[in-house]
Amino acid sequence: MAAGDRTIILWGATGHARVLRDILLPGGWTIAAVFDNRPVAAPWADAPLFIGREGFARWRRDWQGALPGFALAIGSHGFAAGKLALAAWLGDEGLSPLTIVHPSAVVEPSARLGPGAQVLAGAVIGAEARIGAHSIVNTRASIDHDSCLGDAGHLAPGATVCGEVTIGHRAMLGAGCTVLPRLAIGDGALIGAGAVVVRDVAPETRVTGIPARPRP
Ligand SMILES: CC(=O)SCCNC(=O)CCNC(=O)[C@H](O)C(C)(C)COP(=O)(O)OP(=O)(O)OC[C@H]1O[C@@H](n2cnc3c(N)ncnc32)[C@H](O)[C@@H]1OP(=O)(O)O
Repeated sequence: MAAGDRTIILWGATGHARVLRDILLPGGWTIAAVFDNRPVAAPWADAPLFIGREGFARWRRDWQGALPGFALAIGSHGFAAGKLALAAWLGDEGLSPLTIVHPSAVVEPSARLGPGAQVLAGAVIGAEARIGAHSIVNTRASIDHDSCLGDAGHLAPGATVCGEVTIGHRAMLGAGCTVLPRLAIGDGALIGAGAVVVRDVAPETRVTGIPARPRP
């Protein structure tokens, strides 16, 4: 994890926030506040919840001291573009994204993680692989040598990406899917859970099944 004063805010206050919290607290991080775009319930007693950018403005007015880092606790494919806009805005507000790696994950030395990337429990990032900004490599997902995942991408739990695969920005690969070597998956594509991808996937296309085929 990045150096700093180990204080962070989370944007997103539901399931993925709980996952990140369980990585951050044992690493010595303090969650200063949690934000969500929707009026959800406060997840924890020790971190105040604020709603939307208006809530952020109120928190920012009252916050004293150095600005904390931020992590986006948002896994939804539908909000992938929104994540990038949110990250840019938080950057403009003076906050820096934290790159988070679970202690049980393997990130090979030659792999590169973009700002705000999150690598969760048991995930494996192979040699020379590239993980884009604000992407999630979820529980036990793997992405092998020389492959790349674009910004705000998401490899869901157990997804297997073979070597030399190129995955565009905002793509989501569903739980347990497999992508064969040297294929290209376009921006915004959605690969269904359990699919086996044997051909390139066009941008903004949804595929499912074995072999994976486009579906409405
Ligand atoms: C920690 C975490 O949990 S991270 C989150 C990980 N999430 C995922 O991996 C989810 C990935 N999403 C999927 O696989 C989804 O099922 C999608 C996107 C493929 C389809 O979602 P929806 O459009 O809502 O499909 P819906 O559930 O209505 O099903 C429509 C049809 O597709 C079938 N179907 C749904 N998903 C799949 C799939 N992965 N593979 C094959 N068929 C599927 C359904 O059985 C149904 O068939 P029917 O019309 O013959 O009854």
